[in-house]
Amino acid sequence: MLSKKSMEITFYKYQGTGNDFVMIDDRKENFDAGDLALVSKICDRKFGVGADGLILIRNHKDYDFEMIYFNADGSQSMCGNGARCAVAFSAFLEIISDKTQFLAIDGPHEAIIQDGLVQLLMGDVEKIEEKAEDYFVNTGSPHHVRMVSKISDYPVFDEGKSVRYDEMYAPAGTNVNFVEPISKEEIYVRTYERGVENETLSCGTGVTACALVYAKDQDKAEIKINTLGGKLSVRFTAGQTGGFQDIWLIGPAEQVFTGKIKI
Ligand SMILES: N[C@H](CCC[C@H](N)C(=O)O)C(=O)O
Repeated sequence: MLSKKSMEITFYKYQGTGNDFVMIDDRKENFDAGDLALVSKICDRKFGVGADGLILIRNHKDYDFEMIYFNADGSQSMCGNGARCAVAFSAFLEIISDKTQFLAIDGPHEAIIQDGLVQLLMGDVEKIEEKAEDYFVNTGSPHHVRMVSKISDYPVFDEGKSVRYDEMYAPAGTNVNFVEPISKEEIYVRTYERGVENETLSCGTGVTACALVYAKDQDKAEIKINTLGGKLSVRFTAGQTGGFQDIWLIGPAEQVFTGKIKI
């Protein structure tokens, strides 16, 4: 990493069903991954580029690449939509073609680019916990899941923030998802995202959690998910001991624009 003198670097803006990210090819490791104030400034929608998160792509000796994800507030977690965008960005950079094994904060992932969509293999899920009338499941990031009706009128920000800061999740907190069934194999999901501290247009690890909760009693399932930002699907196989494997998060990832930032 160069000394702390300011330099200009190129960034690429990607969105995956409206969850948006500043992507940086940081294989030369010029970006100070410890400078969380810089991450927050870049993600600020008034004083920076504006994004739900920032992703560094770096080399890794054992994988095609490593993705380092930051929420807009500089905190780190696994990001499903961000990972799908990282795969599309790595193909754009010609690091990969249409298949990859890469490393994220929650471990290795496989991904495939097919028919214009990115299919991301998520980590196995051990269990779904019941939380009073709701559920909790970790899909690489923590997710509280609540079934609701009339989701379009639901107070997602207020209810989401209240659960996100509830003492039962202190100190790390959780993401909070609200689900309305559309049919046996389709749901509508809205999400309050930890680290963005607002509703986002979609959340990949969140819709994965919601799909597992919604279809947990089926052996195999493919659940279609509508979000404010677009359509995703999740395929999975239920294990023998209440867990889930072969969990695939499938959806689009689009490069929106490119620019330069001073770091
Ligand atoms: N805000 C999440 C990480 C990003 C999740 C979301 N953007 C996704 O697509 O999975 C958290 O702090 O756990």
